[in-house]
Amino acid sequence: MTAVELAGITKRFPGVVANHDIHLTVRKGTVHALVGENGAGKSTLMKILYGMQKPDEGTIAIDGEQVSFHSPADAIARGIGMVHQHFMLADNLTVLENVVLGSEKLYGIGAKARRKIKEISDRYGLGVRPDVLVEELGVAARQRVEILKVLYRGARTLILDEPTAVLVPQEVDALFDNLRELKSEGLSVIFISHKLGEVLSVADDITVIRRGTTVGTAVPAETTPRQLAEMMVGSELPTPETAESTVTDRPVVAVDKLRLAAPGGKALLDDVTFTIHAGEVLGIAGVEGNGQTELVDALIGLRHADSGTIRLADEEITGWTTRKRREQGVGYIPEDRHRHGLLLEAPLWENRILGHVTEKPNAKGVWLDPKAAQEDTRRIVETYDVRTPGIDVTAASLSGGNQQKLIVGREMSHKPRFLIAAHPTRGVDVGAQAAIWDHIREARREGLAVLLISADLDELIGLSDTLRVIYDGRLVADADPATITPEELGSAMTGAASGHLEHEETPTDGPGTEDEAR
Ligand SMILES: Nc1ncnc2c1ncn2[C@@H]1O[C@H](COP(=O)(O)OP(=O)(O)OP(=O)(O)O)[C@@H](O)[C@H]1O
Repeated sequence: MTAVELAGITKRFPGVVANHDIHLTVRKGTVHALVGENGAGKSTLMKILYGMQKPDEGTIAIDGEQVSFHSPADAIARGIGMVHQHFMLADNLTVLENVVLGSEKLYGIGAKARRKIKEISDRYGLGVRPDVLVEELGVAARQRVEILKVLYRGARTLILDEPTAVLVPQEVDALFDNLRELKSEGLSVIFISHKLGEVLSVADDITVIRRGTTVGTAVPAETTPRQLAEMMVGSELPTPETAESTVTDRPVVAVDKLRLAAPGGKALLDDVTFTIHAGEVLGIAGVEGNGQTELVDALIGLRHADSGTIRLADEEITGWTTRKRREQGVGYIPEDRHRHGLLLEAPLWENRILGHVTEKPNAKGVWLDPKAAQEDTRRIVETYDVRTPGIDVTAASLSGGNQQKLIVGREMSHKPRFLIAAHPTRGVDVGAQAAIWDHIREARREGLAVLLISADLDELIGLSDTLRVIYDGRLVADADPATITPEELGSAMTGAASGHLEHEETPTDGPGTEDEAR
């Protein structure tokens, strides 16, 4: 019983063959994982299946019947649903309003719709409450609303694009339980992920795409993450080096009693105090929405603190502009690469200048130096393995992971003293992730101080020298990256939310007073 069959799919863009003769068969009642390096062609294939793009060649069959989609509406009508990586819910509306929006014709907007939502929620164990405001929901609950929204529209095959990137381990387990419910009702799920351990645990079938074409399938029970990664890249992977500590006693960043309040007066950051030394990575763990965004904004100068101070080496920078901070050696990998990291419609080399207009090699004296910027963009593309036909294509035409590599390359190129890294490897494949970690570790050896925020707990634990937990705008607990497991850290993060800390409270005078070199 085949739910979806893609055969001989080819899609070309200027200078790139994004999909070349792809074959994919999704059985009914299964989770089918799609894996491959950044730029391999996964999103393009899914956009074709969802009617957002037209293939140049090849056929799509749903339930054995050949179809031709001209828009997502066509795909939805045939039971294809897509849950995007960036959630698309309106914060200030209720769950019910969000679900019915655009589909009022199905079950109206009142009692019938509410009943339907309840029915779907119960059937698949989604725990969705129709009348709460979306803004009150955490990330995992929003995701369940998104899933419900596509089921409400009659989806029988759901496409999930990196659904676990924003979840803590316990939430991942809950999502996988939901997927099992969907399967047991005969629905199918196409699951795109770079987390190969998860892929092996949840998928019934796996299709590997390399450089635009399907290179094989893997049987989850008989495959290791490493073997899967090797199929993706087509060669053996290097073994990661074990990293020794490089923490010094030289403070690079010292934040003291930082406070930032919302317009209504509610504290978004309160009494935040920490020191990061040269050669140290300070990891901040927390469920999304607990002050991480505000902390990053305050450090890079996008928002100014109401009280408290920020020092960079021996200068106080609390009142400095973003530009001055960057010029003085603060690097910034933003959380939302589309909003803060890139000009999507501008060519790669202009994106290389973004945020560093006055700095070398982009500027010579007071003038821009496009030649040098272009030259350096080529170097970044090479060094960071950004897969692109050239530096004149727009940032929008890069795959998500390759956009991320470009940003990381740009920021590291300015040799920052202090790097603010929010989810530095989000959407990046395992090989490129290891490469980015190596770049950060190498800079750390040379004295870089890093503030790391990441939803990837393996990354947080693996890269950090020191770990703190943030909850409701405060740093509430310490964790030792040498001994803590992702599950324990996940509990500490969510435990903080329920008021039960598994880890000791930190002394109120902060960690800056002691030498944390290990
Ligand atoms: N609109 C577009 N215009 C030009 N090139 C594009 C466009 N969309 C995708 N591409 C190119 O097609 C190729 C496949 O990209 P795609 O986004 O499908 O990769 P992916 O496997 O989803 O990668 P990632 O894991 O990084 O998300 C890439 O080389 C990309 O640059």
